[in-house]
Amino acid sequence: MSLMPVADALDRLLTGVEPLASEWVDLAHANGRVLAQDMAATRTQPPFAASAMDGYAVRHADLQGSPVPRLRVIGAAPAGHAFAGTLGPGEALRIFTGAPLPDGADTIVIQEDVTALNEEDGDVILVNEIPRASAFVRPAGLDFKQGDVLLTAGRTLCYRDLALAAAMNHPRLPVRRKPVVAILATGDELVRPGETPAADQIIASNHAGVAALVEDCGGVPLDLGISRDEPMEMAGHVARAIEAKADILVTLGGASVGDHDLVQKVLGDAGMDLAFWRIAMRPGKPLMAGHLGATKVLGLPGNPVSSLVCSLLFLKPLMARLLGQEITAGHRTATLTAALPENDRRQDYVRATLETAADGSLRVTPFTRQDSSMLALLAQSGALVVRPPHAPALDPGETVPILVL
Ligand SMILES: Nc1nc2c(c(=O)[nH]1)N[C@H]1C(S)=C(S)[C@@H](COP(=O)(O)OP(=O)(O)OC[C@H]3O[C@@H](n4cnc5c(N)ncnc54)[C@H](O)[C@@H]3O)O[C@H]1N2
Ligand code: MOO
Repeated sequence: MSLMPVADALDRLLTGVEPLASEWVDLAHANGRVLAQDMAATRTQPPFAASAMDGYAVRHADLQGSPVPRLRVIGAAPAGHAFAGTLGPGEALRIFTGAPLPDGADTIVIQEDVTALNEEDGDVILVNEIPRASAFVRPAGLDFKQGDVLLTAGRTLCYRDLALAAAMNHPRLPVRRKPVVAILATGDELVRPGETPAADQIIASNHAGVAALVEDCGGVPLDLGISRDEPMEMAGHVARAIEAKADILVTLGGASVGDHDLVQKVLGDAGMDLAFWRIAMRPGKPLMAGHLGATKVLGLPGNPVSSLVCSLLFLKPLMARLLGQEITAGHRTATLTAALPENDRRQDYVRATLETAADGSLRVTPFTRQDSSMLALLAQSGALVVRPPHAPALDPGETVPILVL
């Protein structure tokens, strides 16, 4: 039986997949969304030279020549209230953080460094500490200038980006529509979490994990529940995914060769074009992909670790492509702390704990048992050690490629 290499399968999965349409959303609804266009600043920030401190705007030239210069205070400028006049020789302006520097001034003296006096003919200050020229002045455009492209398409917007977008005066942003990912578990042995399984049943776990990953990737999971291993029932669930215009239909289980592994047949009868089935990887060999009209189909293996590792390696990049994001494999390297045997023809993703050594380097320790049903070990894993097909046996201390989980 020929198995497709992982890289070829991913290539085939992503070929021809275009980003989803974009929509404009208010900043209040943009957190975690993926930006669909580059965004340029509509204004310069700050738009004027501004004081960075509460104090006095002065002319630096006036501070030369005397150990304690004395200046006449000619007015005040709180933030939002520019002073209309011009500062002349020997003059200072009371100023507050964020207010525009008046014409003629070039330096701020903080109020802690002056003695303020109310004299009969007006307020004066004695400058006790002479600042350097331009001290505490924020020049216009210090933060950014009009036209600067500060947020680029494909970026997942976070709180910092939203503050920046607001400062750029964008009340709304163009973001990609969220991919809708329908998730259908299959198997007579499955019941939902919280239900009481019969003696020969187990709890369906894959759904919860895949749905969370879909959300992490910026999509909306659509829960199609559990289908019995019965073609008519399964076909009904598949039809619901199509009706819901799901961008992706993920099926869980029933992908292998057993008599009750019906998924491919049901999808085929529904009109699916099969892109590939069976990959040279472990876990995840029976992975299947295709499309049903506009809906991409990913048939994930039922074994819980297989379904999650396949989600990471295939569903995540597929969603990134739909969201117009760059796809990065994200491989790093780490030092093995234990030996690994020679690999066979399947690319192996070996569950391992991950530690950072004192010198900052990463160290991985593979678990001895790698059964693809073991969710507890997956949860304890910090990384997957990537073992290419036919990789030679390795000794402790050798360097391996890893995917950090
Ligand atoms: N003769 C062969 N048998 C198997 C092969 C093979 O090549 N030849 N491949 C094995 C591999 S590798 C995997 S992986 C599994 C995957 O099989 P299926 O995708 O058909 O999955 P099922 O048979 O439906 O289930 C396998 C296993 O996982 C449990 N399961 C299923 N769905 C869920 C769920 N939503 N939550 C939790 N657990 C789930 C199910 O109860 C089974 O224990 O096939 C091997 N067999
Ligand atoms: O390849 Mo199956 O995915 O482990 O156990």
